[in-house]
Amino acid sequence: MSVLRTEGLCIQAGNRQLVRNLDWEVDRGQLWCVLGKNGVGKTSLLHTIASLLPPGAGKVMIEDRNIAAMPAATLALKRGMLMQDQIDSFSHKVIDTVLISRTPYRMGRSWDSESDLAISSAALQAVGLQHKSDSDVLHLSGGERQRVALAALLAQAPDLMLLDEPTSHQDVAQQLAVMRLIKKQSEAHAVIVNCHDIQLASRFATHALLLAPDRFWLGPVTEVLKTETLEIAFDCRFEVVSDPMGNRFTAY
Ligand SMILES: Nc1ncnc2c1ncn2[C@@H]1O[C@H](COP(=O)(O)OP(=O)(O)OP(=O)(O)O)[C@@H](O)[C@H]1O
Repeated sequence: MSVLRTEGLCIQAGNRQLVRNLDWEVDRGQLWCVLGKNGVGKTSLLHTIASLLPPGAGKVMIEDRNIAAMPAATLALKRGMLMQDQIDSFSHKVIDTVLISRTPYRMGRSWDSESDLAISSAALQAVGLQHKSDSDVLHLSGGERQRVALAALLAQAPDLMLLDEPTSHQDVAQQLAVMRLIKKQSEAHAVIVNCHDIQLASRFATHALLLAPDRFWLGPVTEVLKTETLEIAFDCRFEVVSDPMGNRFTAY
């Protein structure tokens, strides 16, 4: 039984069909990168899988259960999402921001347990921000704030992790650190990452879903990320150089 299965999934934005008839399975041990040009529907796809948007047609199943019929409390244990942007309206501590993601485990308890605190502290340490634990979340840099959101997802530890451009605010060293951390997570969780960086996808992903306006390609990353498919999807030319750390693609 796959962690995620979509059957005939269609996604609409107004009158526009973004994704048509997507049959897709994602399992533990797999790290999928979703790629495609701006506006093709990557975020809409993740939001639909997270049950934040209804599908135009078809089904999203997590462990063989349709998410449309899943209670919110169950869904919160099954899937979690790092959003493209984090918006904070009020001051609060970094550690409290991470602790909120332990809510699905509280089962009626209104306080944080020692275990919640230990798991949240470990998650902050994993993203290199334990020293910011007591800082005000409003005082973080964009890259730090994004990694706090990643820590919250680690602490939530859902079976299916959805990450919308998790490296978009990270410097080059942190991009690698974040992707290594995500790769590690994919050993025990099913992971889907929206990604604009073809090199990072080629290096870290096991599988790719490449979206184009009227079609898509999905499968093992080396079969999907090829000059022929990328040229159709992005509407520009590509050259590829084979590299043990993942094929390197240059757009021109
Ligand atoms: N609430 C909405 N109502 C109508 N159209 C929407 C809505 N949200 C998104 N869209 C449209 O759906 C399309 C897909 O948007 P989406 O954010 O999924 O693209 P994306 O592939 O994630 O883009 P990017 O790479 O720029 O983040 C876009 O054309 C967008 O304008």
